[in-house]
Amino acid sequence: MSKALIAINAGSATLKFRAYQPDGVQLLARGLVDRFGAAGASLELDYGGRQTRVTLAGSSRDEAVAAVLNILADKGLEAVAVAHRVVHGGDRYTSPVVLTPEVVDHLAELIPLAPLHQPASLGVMSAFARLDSRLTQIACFDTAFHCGQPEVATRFGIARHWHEQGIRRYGFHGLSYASIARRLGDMALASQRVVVCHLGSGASACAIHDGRSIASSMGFSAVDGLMMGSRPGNLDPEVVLYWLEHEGMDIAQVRQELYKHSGLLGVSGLSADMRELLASKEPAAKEAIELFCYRAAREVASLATAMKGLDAVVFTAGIGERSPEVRARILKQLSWLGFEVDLAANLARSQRITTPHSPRHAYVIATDEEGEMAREAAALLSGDVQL
Ligand SMILES: Nc1ncnc2c1ncn2[C@@H]1O[C@H](COP(=O)(O)OP(=O)(O)O)[C@@H](O)[C@H]1O
Ligand SMILES: CC(=O)OP(=O)(O)O
Ligand SMILES: [Mg+2]
Repeated sequence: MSKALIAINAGSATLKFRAYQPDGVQLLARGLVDRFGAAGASLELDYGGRQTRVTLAGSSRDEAVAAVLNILADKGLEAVAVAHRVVHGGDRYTSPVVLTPEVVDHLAELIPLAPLHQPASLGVMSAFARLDSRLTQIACFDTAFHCGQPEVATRFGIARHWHEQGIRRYGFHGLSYASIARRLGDMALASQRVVVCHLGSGASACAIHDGRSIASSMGFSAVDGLMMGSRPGNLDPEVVLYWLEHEGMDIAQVRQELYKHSGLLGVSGLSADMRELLASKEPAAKEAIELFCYRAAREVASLATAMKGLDAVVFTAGIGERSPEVRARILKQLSWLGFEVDLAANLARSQRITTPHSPRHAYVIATDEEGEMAREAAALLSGDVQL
């Protein structure tokens, strides 16, 4: 058996995983559990270019995690460490940590700030611990990349004691942004002032300069900022008070509204999935896409101000990497800033999608959240754990 480091990205409906050599660099296998934790869950694995797909008999998270470990073992890979994407590290965690019961308790305290994501990660951690108590588990944080932001970018305009209590802007999708910052370095673009648009089910944008986060569209929670699949992004807080006071909604209903019924789904009335909206002829679907692009373009210009200028825009994640239409629409709104889209390059998903003479450039770069976690975990473990 070869030893492997597993990177886990647990979402509310899917569990994505990758297996690496213990150095955290060499990719060995990648896979996905669809309908994770539900009936009819299936597991797909790509190992050496060959695909395997199995339907899971049970619907529990433990069964899904056991199936992941078993399918890797079938390929001769023995998991010795698992790195988890954890959306919220709060004030306490600014770099990856080895999981202990104390760390797990701290992460559980943050569930109210990331109700869609944190329970899924904690559930997977406990499933791994139950199945193989010898595994070293590591938490890698989406908030960590943003922790060096200038103080002004982290504050809300509320009384300062709240800030001191941790009610501040954190920013998320940090593992994705760290992987993009690394690629910008490889492309000799680190010194440019770049706004990265991570457009997936969750969506955010981040101002990156010299490999560091300067400001982010997401704040205290992953509900802020851009409009998303089923989250509204920026919302006047009086709307929430209105729902509570005049619509008789309770906190749980408000939370459902904010996390599950808004965004592309709420505006279109059809779907949270951008592919379905792009394929639809319904006026409400077109309106939802228009609002999505409009809000993203406005946020790019706002983040540019945080860097006192803008040299380039990067698109990443599901929609950013795969939808030429969404990219073109956002860049069209930003044409006044000097983005000239190269239509053929955009359709072909070239790395650069602006014309050679465009005053500013836009790029498409694949995000690599799992790769970032694997590197972070390997670096952490190389110090004190024998793999
Ligand atoms: N070819 C495509 N064109 C447009 N949108 C796409 C395409 N492929 C995937 N998407 C969209 O990407 C989004 C999911 O992005 P992803 O980064 O995988 O999200 P997450 O990891 O947060 O679940 C969905 O809205 C999906 O419709
Ligand atoms: C932070 C966040 O919104 O994550 P995701 O895009 O995976 O939902
Ligand atoms: Mg994601």
